[in-house]
Amino acid sequence: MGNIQTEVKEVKLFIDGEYVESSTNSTFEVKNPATQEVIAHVHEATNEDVDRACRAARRAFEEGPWRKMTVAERCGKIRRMAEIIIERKEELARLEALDVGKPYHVALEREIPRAAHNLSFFADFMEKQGGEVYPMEDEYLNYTRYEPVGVAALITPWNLPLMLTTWKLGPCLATGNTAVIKPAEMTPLTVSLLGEIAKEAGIPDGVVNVVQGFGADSAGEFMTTHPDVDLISFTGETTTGKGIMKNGADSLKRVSFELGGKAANIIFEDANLDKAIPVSIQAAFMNSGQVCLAGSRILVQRSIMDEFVDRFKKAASELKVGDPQDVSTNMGPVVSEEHYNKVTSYLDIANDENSTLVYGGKRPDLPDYLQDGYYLEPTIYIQEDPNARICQEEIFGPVVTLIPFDTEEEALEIANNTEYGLNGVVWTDNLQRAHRISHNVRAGTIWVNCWFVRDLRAPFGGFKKSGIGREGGHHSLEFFTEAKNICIALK
Ligand SMILES: NC(=O)C1=CN([C@@H]2O[C@H](COP(=O)(O)OP(=O)(O)OC[C@H]3O[C@@H](n4cnc5c(N)ncnc54)[C@H](O)[C@@H]3O)[C@@H](O)[C@H]2O)C=CC1
Ligand SMILES: O=C(O)/C=C/C=C(\O)C(=O)O
Repeated sequence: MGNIQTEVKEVKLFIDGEYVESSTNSTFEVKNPATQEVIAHVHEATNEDVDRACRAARRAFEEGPWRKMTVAERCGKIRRMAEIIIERKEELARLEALDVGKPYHVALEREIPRAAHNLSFFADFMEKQGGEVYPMEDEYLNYTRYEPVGVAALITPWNLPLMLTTWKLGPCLATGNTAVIKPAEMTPLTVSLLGEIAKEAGIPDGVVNVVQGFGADSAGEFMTTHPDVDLISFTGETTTGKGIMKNGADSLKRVSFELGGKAANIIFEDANLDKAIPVSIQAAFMNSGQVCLAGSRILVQRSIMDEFVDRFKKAASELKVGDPQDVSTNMGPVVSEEHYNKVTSYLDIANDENSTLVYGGKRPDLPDYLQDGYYLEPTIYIQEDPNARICQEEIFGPVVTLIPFDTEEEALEIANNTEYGLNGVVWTDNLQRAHRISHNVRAGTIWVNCWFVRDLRAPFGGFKKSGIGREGGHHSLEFFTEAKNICIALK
């Protein structure tokens, strides 16, 4: 049975500083995607539980010390949360690998440190904020305060559970709001621990609450319709975002959405392929392709297509697919049976659309104990028609499509031929072209000769159906605050 952890956990709700059972004691199962073994029984929050969590968060906001304490004191506690995450990084990485199926070493080296950094970054950033002053000659003086909004619903997906939750929690807390968090139902383990981490860091009860459950007619929907929730920060599918917006509309909740993507990764003939190929492999297959920023459409200039295909295929064949807990594994399974069925349905679609299979397309050979896991080989197609479904729809799995192009204009047209606009990538040694492409691809982030390099001060979010609003740096602070202007007569 390999080295996969098999202890079954009981995951409770964290409400008002305590771990509690669901009011009906009903639970749902979470499975290890590498083996299908049950790894957790999770308490599903009822409407009553969500109500308790939201009311606790409201009380902590209105009556508790959190928003009134000095910024230095508040941010000190948030930094302490970050330290605890680092102190517990092996445990958290192991749980993330168990829950999501991602390689342990990727969680350990990349995602858990980033989860901690999300908190410490916003604590530091908040402490450095100055104010705004608008003098009106000697007669009046305006100054502007940024005050917390209230109770935030933070709803996150399963692909990067702790990392994407702290990306919201950091600015939410630093600005003095309180939070009700709901991780994805498939991956509750690490986010559940944020309750005890917050408590140990000295965050007052009620400031951080974690409820568990599903979306529609479950915890997610109960949160987004709850009268005590003032704002919703959501990362997930575009269709879910639409539903949440409708549900939040009656009580005019403020929303920030990070939604799906279908990024173009454009490889020009003057690109340095020694760099472009390994990074494009990462962009296609990191986290089994379950990354909203994935470079899932690789646009390759026709003059270098043959060379690119040969080298890209060879690099994909060298990825070790296997046990997420094994340090030599590059790629694990996809997250669930339902998702596996969705991802593999695109193999038939690709076939029906006359795509050329270059590599993969089947289950890899694996040891017996992984036979039930939701594994798919890294899969590469060539498709000439940019309107084909595999070029248009977010597969969110280890399936990448190579699309040839001849000219820069054509590359741009294909890159923008999508309803999404989260990010784009361009590989070229021509500086002018790099700028031209960057200016003309309609997406929130463009990486030139690199991918997924993040500076948390920079705006992050999507054009078109990839989102609403921006997070990162002052963009996050603005989302989580109300600006108040105070005008004082000086005479
Ligand atoms: N733009 C970005 O930054 C990111 C986007 N994503 C997108 O997320 C998707 C994969 O994540 P999933 O977990 O499948 O997304 P999802 O939209 O199904 O679920 C995300 C979260 O929303 C909750 N939810 C679902 N229905 C809800 C409802 N009606 N009301 C309130 N909450 C609800 C889920 O329980 C989960 O916690 C992909 O499409 C991916 O592109 C994922 C990560 C980052
Ligand atoms: O770096 C960030 O802040 C967010 C990254 C998000 C993804 O990669 C994702 O959700 O897939």
